Amino acid sequence: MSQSDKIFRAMTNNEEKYPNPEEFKPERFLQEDGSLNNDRMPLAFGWGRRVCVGQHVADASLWIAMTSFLAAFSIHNAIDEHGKEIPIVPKFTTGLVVQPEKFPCRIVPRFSTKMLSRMTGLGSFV
Ligand code: HEM
Repeated sequence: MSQSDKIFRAMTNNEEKYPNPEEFKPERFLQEDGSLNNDRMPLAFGWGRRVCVGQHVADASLWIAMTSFLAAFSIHNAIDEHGKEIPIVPKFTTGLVVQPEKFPCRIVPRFSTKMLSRMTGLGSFV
């Protein structure tokens, strides 16, 4: 493990700040009323003199992309050939940036095709 890996690991696994740090708990970053707390976990963008100058563009773009996607579509378990839901077994990659491994799922539009076209400005959804 490199020195920077060790530093990141120590910062993101601080038991006092993040109890059970290995557990996937996005609600760590929420207040009781459901709004975001002030912990922005800005590690991904570096810090100090060389901090990422695009962090606000990146942050806002991801927020817009994710919230727009969730407003227009819902995500469900995939269905097998017998019509039964395929359970999701959460698996994650290892390394400095941990991410979920690919899993089958079903993405369902929340609105009619016509409405989605109007909402997104895109021509047609097949
Ligand atoms: C999720 C997306 C992004 C991540 C995770 C990210 C992360 C980083 C990191 C870790 C650094 C290095 C900080 C250091 O050396 O200590 C960096 C530098 C930089 N980033 Fe980003 N970045 C992202 C998006 C962007 C975008 C969208 C732009 C431009 C619009 C951008 C422009 C830059 C520039 C110009 C630097 C060099 C800053 C300097 O050395 O003075 N980044 N970024």
